[in-house]
Amino acid sequence: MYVVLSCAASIDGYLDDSSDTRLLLSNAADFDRVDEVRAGCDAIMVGGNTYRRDQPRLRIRSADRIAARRASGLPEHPLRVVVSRSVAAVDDWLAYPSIDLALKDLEARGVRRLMVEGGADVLAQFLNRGLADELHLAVAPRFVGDPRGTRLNGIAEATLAEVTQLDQIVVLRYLLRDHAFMRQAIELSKLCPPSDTAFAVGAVIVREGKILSTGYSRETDPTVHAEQAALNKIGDAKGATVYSSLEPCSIRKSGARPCADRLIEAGIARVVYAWREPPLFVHGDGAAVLKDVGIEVVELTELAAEARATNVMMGP
Ligand SMILES: NC(=O)C1=CN([C@@H]2O[C@H](COP(=O)(O)OP(=O)(O)OC[C@H]3O[C@@H](n4cnc5c(N)ncnc54)[C@H](OP(=O)(O)O)[C@@H]3O)[C@@H](O)[C@H]2O)C=CC1
Ligand SMILES: Nc1c(N[C@@H]2O[C@H](COP(=O)(O)O)[C@@H](O)[C@H]2O)[nH]c(=O)[nH]c1=O
Repeated sequence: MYVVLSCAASIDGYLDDSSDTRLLLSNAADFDRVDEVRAGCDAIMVGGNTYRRDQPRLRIRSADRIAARRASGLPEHPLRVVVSRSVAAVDDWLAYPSIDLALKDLEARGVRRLMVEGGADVLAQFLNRGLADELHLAVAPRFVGDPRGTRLNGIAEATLAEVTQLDQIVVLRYLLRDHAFMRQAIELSKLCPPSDTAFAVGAVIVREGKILSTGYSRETDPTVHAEQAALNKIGDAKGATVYSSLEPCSIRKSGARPCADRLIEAGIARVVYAWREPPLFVHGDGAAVLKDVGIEVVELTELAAEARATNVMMGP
């Protein structure tokens, strides 16, 4: 499930002040942007406090977006979800006593894209546990400065992917989960025994948010590739995602089995790489080979320079 976190904050990071009235930080254009994000999701989640304090509707406002959803066979609105140990949700709301139970049941209901609209407590848990793929943060041009207000917090590293200005609001789109694992793969690439004739690559294999295995080039013998080293350590990688700092190889000078073939054989569902293979040693086309058999392939071009930097033979 792809998870998008969304909120609006003041310059000093508040989502709300301590007054009884709901603080509207977004402007009309930003609320319309949020509406569009909602329309692209299967479910929207909030925490118990937001549910109680805001009594949110979480409905799509635009008639055109509702019509477009209907035309593509979707329900008019995404599912509405609250996580709470105490709330018994009414109407068509789904209530879950834990985030894990919510994610499990929503997955079973066919939810592919979940939007989490807050509040701070729930957002922090998604951030801290590495459960989110993106954060959309709208920054409003004001300070709140209320020590009893609600502040955005959490521990996570993010990569800035997009900046949009909507009049006085700046919308920052950050990428989270893929980037955290890719950074780990890049760190692993720094462990590779040096070579002038082969790339330094790191790989991490992940299933359901948990690391199954890791590897790096030349880890166990002078010819082993990172993905291969990681795959060799586990029996079952079916359905997993492989993060590789370099595009998996589709051809090897030595005649050894290319990593793309190994990934296909292992039943890998998704491959994320940062640096497209340059035509230095061979003319590889691993991404296309993987896509051809239906594997989802994601290229994180914004981390390519970091992945390349480990490879001194490429020059500055
Ligand atoms: N500016 C913005 O974009 C947004 C602002 N807000 C504001 O944020 C404030 C609310 O934020 P905050 O106080 O942090 O609270 P949350 O909305 O994050 O809700 C926290 C509550 O969610 C439930 N909960 C949290 N984690 C779990 C878990 N793991 N399992 C089960 N239940 C869980 C609990 O509910 P319970 O107590 O019922 O058990 C907990 O008290 C409001 O003032 C709201 O207006 C909210 C969303 C967006
Ligand atoms: N205040 C605030 C947001 N608040 C979020 O919007 C929810 C209300 O949705 P609805 O009832 O459908 O309008 C509310 O519960 C909270 O999750 N969102 C934003 O993008 N910007 C804002 O300034």
